[in-house]
Amino acid sequence: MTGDGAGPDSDPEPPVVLKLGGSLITEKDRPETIDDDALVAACDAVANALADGAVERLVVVHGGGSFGHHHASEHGVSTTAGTDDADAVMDIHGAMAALNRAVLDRLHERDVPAVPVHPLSLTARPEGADGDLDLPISSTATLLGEGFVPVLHGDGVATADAGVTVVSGDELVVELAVGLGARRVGVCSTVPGVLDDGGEVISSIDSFDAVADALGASDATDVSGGMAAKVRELLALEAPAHVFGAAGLEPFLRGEDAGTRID
Ligand SMILES: Nc1ncnc2c1ncn2[C@@H]1O[C@H](COP(=O)(O)OP(=O)(O)OP(=O)(O)O)[C@@H](O)[C@H]1O
Ligand SMILES: C=C(C)CCOP(=O)(O)O
Repeated sequence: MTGDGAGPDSDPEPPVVLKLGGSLITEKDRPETIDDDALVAACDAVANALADGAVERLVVVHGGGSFGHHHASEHGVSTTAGTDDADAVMDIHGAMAALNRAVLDRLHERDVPAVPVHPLSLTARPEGADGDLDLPISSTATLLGEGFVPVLHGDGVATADAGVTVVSGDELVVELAVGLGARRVGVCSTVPGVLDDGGEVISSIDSFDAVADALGASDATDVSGGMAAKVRELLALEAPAHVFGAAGLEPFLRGEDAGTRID
């Protein structure tokens, strides 16, 4: 494959990194249940944006929803608490791989050249659960250059002195955006944006403290921190990030503002 057609003298366009939230593509309160209507609509939007050239290079990350979070919670595993039980790791990773397969299938049905990148096989926290994530970028970058759409997902991650902990899709989004020099970052969830105390969408956020009181965890089973963790992660980025709901996906992919802008 020859990538997106960029010649040797022209730099390829920086990629867009898009997270499809687990609360969007699954029914988060029902273990291992996909919200197929929502997944299909999201995959349609992605396929259309690639087909009409609104986005040239795209990395997709999806969250855990009722797949990863359910199993992680049952085994007492989170982004900070690990396990040394291989069965627990397989439950969590196996559920995420199954959800990843479903996302890939839906993208393939729309002729999107999506391929999986499984973080458990790639990432580590070499300094322990409180340490930085090591995510080698070369596999994803090379797949992108060859014209694929890499699809990563929240997963287990090898963690020094803790066994395997959880790496959230939000954390992966940030690492990918930095490592790939992303143009824009989008996080599509069930909420239309980050909501203030009155339930209204906050149009833009540039400081955690200014919105901290409104930010909570997820309403559903969630081992990675919900909206508060999301905003904290995205504020660390140089690229503009947007948090939006299903209705914001198409506008975001067209390059428009959607939901809450975080920068
Ligand atoms: N101020 C807020 N604005 C919007 N959502 C909030 C806020 N505070 C808490 N939340 C919760 O955060 C949830 C979204 O975070 P969550 O991590 O569940 O989404 P996701 O990324 O789609 O899912 P996953 O983590 O499974 O990928 C919302 O459903 C809501 O319950
Ligand atoms: C719970 C697991 C394994 C993945 C968590 O990823 P997230 O839903 O993006 O926070």
